[in-house]
Amino acid sequence: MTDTTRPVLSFRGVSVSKGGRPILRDVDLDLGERRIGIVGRNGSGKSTLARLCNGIERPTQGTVAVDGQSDRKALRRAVGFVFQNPDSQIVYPIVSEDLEFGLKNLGLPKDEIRARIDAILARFGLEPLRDRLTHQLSGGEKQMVALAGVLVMQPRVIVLDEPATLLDLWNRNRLMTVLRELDQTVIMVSHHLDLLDGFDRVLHIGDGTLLDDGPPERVIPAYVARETC
Ligand SMILES: Nc1ncnc2c1ncn2[C@@H]1O[C@H](COP(=O)(O)OP(=O)(O)OP(=O)(O)O)[C@@H](O)[C@H]1O
Repeated sequence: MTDTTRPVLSFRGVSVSKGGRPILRDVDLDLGERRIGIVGRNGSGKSTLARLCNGIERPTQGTVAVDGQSDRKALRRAVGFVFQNPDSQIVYPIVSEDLEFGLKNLGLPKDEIRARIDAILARFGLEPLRDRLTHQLSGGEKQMVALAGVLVMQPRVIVLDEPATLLDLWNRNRLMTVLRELDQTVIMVSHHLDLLDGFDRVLHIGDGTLLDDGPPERVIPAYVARETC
């Protein structure tokens, strides 16, 4: 059920074409639940749908809006995006500098920046990485730092595109615990269906459209059955 205090991401008549090929066709959606998963085959358009949520990707036709605001700035402010590949996200050579970057852009006072970074590093057990060179981090460490870099901005919605691909079991469990505890709306693309346990809603994307949309208890078994030869 949609919570009226939650931001609602609305897609109206959204189509995306790439290289002359339709990727998404005339999608209408209202996303207002706390936990939303996106599943579908490779190349089905899941990342495209996810990227539309925060304006990294723009529709070829139609509009994407958060609480009625469709300008890119509003989308970027409200919706944080965690990339599948953390190298797409980590910009600065030192972990702490990377975490500071967006907060400085927001014009926050120094002590608040420090407090937010301390809190996020503690929450993930990432304090030992604070002064490390980002290019020397392991893939999983980078993935955790990239997620921390988004959470530290305290966006109202967090979109994650396959966030656990590089993580070991320990960090994967830690990621899931942190995500479970977040108050924010979480929208997650995942091929790992177990990560969607307890979600409120799952979208199955295929053939450029929504093939299914509903509670995971129904959508996931139907998806698995459909994809099993
Ligand atoms: N610039 C581009 N030009 C042409 N086609 C593109 C371009 N960018 C992406 N595509 C195609 O768009 C389709 C959808 O890509 P998208 O990354 O959204 O899929 P996905 O469902 O996230 O896939 P995966 O599960 O493999 O990550 C793919 O077939 C991809 O090859």
